[in-house]
Amino acid sequence: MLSRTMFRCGQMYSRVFAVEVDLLTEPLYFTLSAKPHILHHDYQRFFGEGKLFSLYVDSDNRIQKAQTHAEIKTKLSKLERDCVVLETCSYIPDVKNSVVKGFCIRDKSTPGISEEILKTFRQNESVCVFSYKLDGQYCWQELWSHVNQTEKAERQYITPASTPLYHPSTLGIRSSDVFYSKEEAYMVLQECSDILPESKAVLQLVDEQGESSGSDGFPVIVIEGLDATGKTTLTEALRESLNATLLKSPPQCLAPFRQCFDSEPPVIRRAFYALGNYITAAQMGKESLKAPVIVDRYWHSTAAYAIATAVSGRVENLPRPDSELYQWPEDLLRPNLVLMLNVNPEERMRRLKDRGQDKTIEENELEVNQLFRLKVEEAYKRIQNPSCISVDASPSPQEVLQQVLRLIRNKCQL
Ligand SMILES: Nc1ncnc2c1ncn2[C@@H]1O[C@H](COP(=O)(O)OP(=O)(O)OP(=O)(O)O)[C@@H](O)[C@H]1O
Ligand SMILES: Nc1ccn([C@@H]2O[C@H](COP(=O)(O)O)[C@@H](O)[C@H]2O)c(=O)n1
Repeated sequence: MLSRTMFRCGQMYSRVFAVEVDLLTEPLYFTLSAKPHILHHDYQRFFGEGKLFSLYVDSDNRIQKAQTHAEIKTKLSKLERDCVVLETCSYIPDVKNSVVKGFCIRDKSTPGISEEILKTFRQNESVCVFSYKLDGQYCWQELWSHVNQTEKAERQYITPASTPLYHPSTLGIRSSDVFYSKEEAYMVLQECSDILPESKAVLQLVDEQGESSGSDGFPVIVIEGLDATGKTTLTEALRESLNATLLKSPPQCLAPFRQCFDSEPPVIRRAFYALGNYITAAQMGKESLKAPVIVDRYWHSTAAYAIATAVSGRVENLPRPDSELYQWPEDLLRPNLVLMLNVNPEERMRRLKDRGQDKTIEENELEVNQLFRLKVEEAYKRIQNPSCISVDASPSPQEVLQQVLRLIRNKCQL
């Protein structure tokens, strides 16, 4: 978890390393020092079990870094038999965007099966692999990749660090998982246009839509909620009842590219959805001059899913409710009303089963991972300006529609 870049910058001793040992507990935090440090029992146990390696990608090119990280993740997911792969990160306390994500592998197999995979990363200069040795009460880390016979790996001693005020995964969200301006998201797709030709086509569609004009016309109402909470059913009914225009984010013109971007690493995937909101915003501006506009998903979906995925572990690890990360982007058209449909998990599962369509990886996550669902729901509630109003979507479609029509008439004078 320590790179040549970090060596050059003299940053290695100011970094804190966090290993997500178990999703329900605090990560294990440590720093590195030149001098040996006596470790207490928890740390000795962690570093002493089986062979331990850590690795991460060291590159100034964020696209290459994200793609290599994703490739490593895929390869490591194939490790079975006596191998455990844990998520790690390192960061400089209180320094935003200092987070570097990586992995830690504990291998109890003989002969060590993980080493075969780790050796394949040796060809890639940007992948740094470290190994750990426990000697009595001391433990040190040394570079494992790119060390030849004559070179002697330098040791850095493991030194416990205290728990930070904010969970480290919250430090790297801005401009990597959530984009707070069109320009930030646009730049990501520009940076990957050589390796991902679909980016050029998406950018062209963004350019063609132009800027969204502020809407002084009819109200714009966004319907949000997890999958299968009834958004499609309700938005179509609202279109009929209010004689409204129905829009979606991502917009229809991005549908041919969605599958491609869904299989890209988070930074690229999130930039795609962020740009989708700007295209929809431009359509909202135009359409709201003619009729009320109903929108199926918008910024709340983009930010809530992204934050919940980026933050590991428990709901308590989410950015605090007053965090700037929940603020609406200044340059994105604000709707007049955002309603969030809520149904209990059992009813949602029943609706999902009845529908039986293909699901995205994230939708599958929602089903299997209760922690993830709780984080998405909580992040939705924390987003500000505008925040969303919760609607109980468990009654019949007709009752939900009537409830929502009352709310719209109340709040938007329609
Ligand atoms: N109020 C309701 N009561 C019972 N079933 C409902 C209700 N609303 C929708 N459904 C059913 O639940 C399933 C999911 O509904 P729908 O497709 O509208 O959800 P969605 O939120 O748009 O999902 P997604 O985001 O995954 O597209 C459908 O089979 C639909 O007929
Ligand atoms: N404005 C949006 C809309 C969607 N997403 C992402 O898509 C997934 C859910 O969309 P469905 O159309 O399949 O319901 C979800 O994983 C979101 O991450 C988004 O980011 N922004």
